[in-house]
Amino acid sequence: MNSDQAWEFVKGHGTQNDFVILTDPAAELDLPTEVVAAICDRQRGIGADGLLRVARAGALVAAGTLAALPAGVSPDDWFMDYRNADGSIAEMCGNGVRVFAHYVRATGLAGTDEFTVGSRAGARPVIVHSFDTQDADVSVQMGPARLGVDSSVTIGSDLYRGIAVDVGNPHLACVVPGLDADALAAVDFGTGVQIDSQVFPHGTNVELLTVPTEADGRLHARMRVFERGVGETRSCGTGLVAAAAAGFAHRGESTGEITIDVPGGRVQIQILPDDAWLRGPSALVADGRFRPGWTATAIPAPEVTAGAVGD
Ligand SMILES: N[C@@H](CCC[C@H](N)C(=O)O)C(=O)O
Repeated sequence: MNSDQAWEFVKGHGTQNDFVILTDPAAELDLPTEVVAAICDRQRGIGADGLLRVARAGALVAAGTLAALPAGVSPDDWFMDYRNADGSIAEMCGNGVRVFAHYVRATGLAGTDEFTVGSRAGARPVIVHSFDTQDADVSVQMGPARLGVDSSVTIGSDLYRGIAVDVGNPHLACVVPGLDADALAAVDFGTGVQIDSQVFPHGTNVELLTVPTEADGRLHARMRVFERGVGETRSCGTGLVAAAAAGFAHRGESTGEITIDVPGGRVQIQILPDDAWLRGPSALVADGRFRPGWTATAIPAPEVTAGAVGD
């Protein structure tokens, strides 16, 4: 498919982590970094935290997008070719898989409620508990959340201590004693996050989690996240799994179930000895079509120069 054709898209979100979805079974779309960034730009494009290309895994290998099929992924599996809002590639996106599974099930591309979604981090089995053309409830088998070394992040003038967690993609999950809902809401991500590049040579996503507490016989916590390649988002599925694993470690536990509230909603996480599950809602909100040729002209954002008036 070339840039003269009108690409169709669907917009969706999982707990307000939002995505532009492009259906491209044979992996024919040309998606250079700057086009993805323009699509995801909230002023120049549609606006999204990320882009989900829906392609057959085998077609992505044939097109050279993937060097080989990731572990457990079959050529006929639907593959979530995920890109961050800045156009960069990430290994995995937990909320993206929930929305992706909803989309392929609701459109009939998947004919059953249980199937495998391919990702660069490997196969991610899903269960679509319920769905219609607009809403769904989806569980994703996320694989293990591997705890790594202790590290820290500076946000504004505050230092937060946390632990590296690998959920297929990198995370620094910080469980913050004394942080209540109001203090968490007041954290200012405006100047970004300063991480330790020795620990995270490829960057990382950063989560701040309140200490899990028991309510109605269930563990509960609140979280905010600053995503690599995006900025602050209202939810992050891999980040929720990473934070849950760190939350249990903070309690001296390695498994359990927890409900976590993020600015975009509520999800359930189950941490198992060598696996994890993420369950939550998905919403498909709009269908659209890019103007023919737009992707060819959508390149780069104009630079804003200070002091240009009267020059
Ligand atoms: N929002 C996603 C994570 C997307 C990838 C992340 N920004 C990265 O670069 O690793 C999720 O729901 O997991």
